Amino acid sequence: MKMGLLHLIPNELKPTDIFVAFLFIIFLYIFHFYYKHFTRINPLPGPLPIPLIGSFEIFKGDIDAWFYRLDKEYGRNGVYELTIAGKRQIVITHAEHIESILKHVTRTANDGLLDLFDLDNKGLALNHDYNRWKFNRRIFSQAITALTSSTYSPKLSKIENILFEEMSNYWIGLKQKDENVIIMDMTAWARRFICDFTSFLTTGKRTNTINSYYRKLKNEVMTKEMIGSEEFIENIKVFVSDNQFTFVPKLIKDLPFIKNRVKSLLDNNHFFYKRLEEIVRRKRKEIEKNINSDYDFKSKQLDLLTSLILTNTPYDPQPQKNVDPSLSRPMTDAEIRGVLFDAFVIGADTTVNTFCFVLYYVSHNPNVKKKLLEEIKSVFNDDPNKQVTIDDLEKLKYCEAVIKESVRIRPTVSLNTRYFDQSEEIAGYKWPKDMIFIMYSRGISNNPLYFKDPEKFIPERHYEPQEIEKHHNSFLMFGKGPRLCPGRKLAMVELKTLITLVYRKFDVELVDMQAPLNVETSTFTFCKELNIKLIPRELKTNS
Ligand code: HEM
Repeated sequence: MKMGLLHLIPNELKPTDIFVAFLFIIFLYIFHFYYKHFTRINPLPGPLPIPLIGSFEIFKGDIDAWFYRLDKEYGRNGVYELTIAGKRQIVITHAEHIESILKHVTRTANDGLLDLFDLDNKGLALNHDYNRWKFNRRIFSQAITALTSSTYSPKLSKIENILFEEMSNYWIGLKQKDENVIIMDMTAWARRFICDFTSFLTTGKRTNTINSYYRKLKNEVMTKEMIGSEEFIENIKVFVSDNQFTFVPKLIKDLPFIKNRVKSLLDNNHFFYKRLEEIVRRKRKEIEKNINSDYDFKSKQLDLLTSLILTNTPYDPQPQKNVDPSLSRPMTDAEIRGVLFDAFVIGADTTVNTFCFVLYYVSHNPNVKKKLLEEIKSVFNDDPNKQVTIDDLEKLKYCEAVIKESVRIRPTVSLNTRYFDQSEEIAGYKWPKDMIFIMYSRGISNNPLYFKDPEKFIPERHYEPQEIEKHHNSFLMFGKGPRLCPGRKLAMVELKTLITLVYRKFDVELVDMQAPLNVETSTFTFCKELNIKLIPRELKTNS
């Protein structure tokens, strides 16, 4: 049969003929692509797409800067369109259109490389498999809620106090003898602090990354374990900055300028997964030992990982009644690794970046700084060494408003997506199924339609619900609907504690007041560097 077909190919076929045929196929493809584009359903304004790729901007540094430009150019009517990684996506820039989008459960289309990265059915944030997401979500939410419960949270704030004490001593150790000021990149320190803290919360053990970083800066000898801690931080950083490559269409993943980036991200993730799996295995062994020694799990305050491992086992400290049988089995190691990945990558990095944005905006707004310091002074009776407790945090209303205002101006999650597996009417158009909607949070929360003088940093506006409620979806710091951030309460505890501890002990100034925020967005926005001057308060009052 094959021979039968081969005789159809002319014998004297020349390389130029093959080249012409190749060009013809490309021409047909481009013609078909643009024919489909110009005859598409509900055409909206937006940049003209490039076949296969959509737009090169997605592979460049700061995707959010591009969205911000597009918002001004095309977003005036609340909706425009884009082609990203070969797929048409509808961008929503007005709060009025997002209520019915947020109720959808699926976040991505899963036609990129999520399966190659083993993220399509693991964890929560990128999990495309509804049943597996639901299973993980229930167990993760239950475990994380226990951490912020009234019984566990005192332990949580105690740990943050201890870690901060250690970190601030390292900072003092970096101070030159005859100087009052410590100059440092706060992003690097905050990333390690939150990583150590997250590690303690999740595993009961620290990663010792703040200690390793101090030694690195001091050029001291580093043990194998310390080098490992630094690699752990690097793994998180690489995924945060390059994760847009998980959405590249399979068809173009081997193109020269994409192949290497995909490969290095894959290597990075596989290395990181192995480390997380090792953490799970070690914890299982520890638990098995405790089971054999009749340890009473029910009476103990458990770390997140122990809760995840014990859920739906005979040792489950909070057994749930009447649970759908498909949700009542224990988690496998690979599933636990998936949610740990979310805690370390999504949870930790959003918190770090929000913290850095707070320092930046507070430094640029002296009146805000004054009010924040007054609140901290009054809650802690001017005692810089008093332990920060959960009760204290409840009283820090202005601090909470400062955090919210920083996120309003600079959301860490500025692009929030939903994939529709059924047809729906959005923004006045009837859409077929299999569409992706991107809610551009930064555009919405910086739009004068919803916030008076949106470019101004005014924490007080979060005291006045009518300001926010010009539209109730104009500021969604933690999202909304079934995919709402499960770590929101924990994030607020972490942030308020860290802000208080830093400002109580140090005056914070930016090294360069003229420099803009040094950020980049992959699918969420991260601070690349924040150079600050720390002046120990005791030295300030003595001088
Ligand atoms: C200031 C810090 C944080 C911000 C601004 C933030 C914001 C968000 C936002 C906007 C979403 C998307 C919600 C939606 O689609 O409706 C999200 C999802 C998520 N967040 Fe957070 N988050 C923060 C901290 C945390 C922490 C501390 C954790 C856990 C340790 C966490 C874990 C997650 C997870 C697992 C998801 C995915 C949920 C799902 O898809 O079901 N986040 N976060």
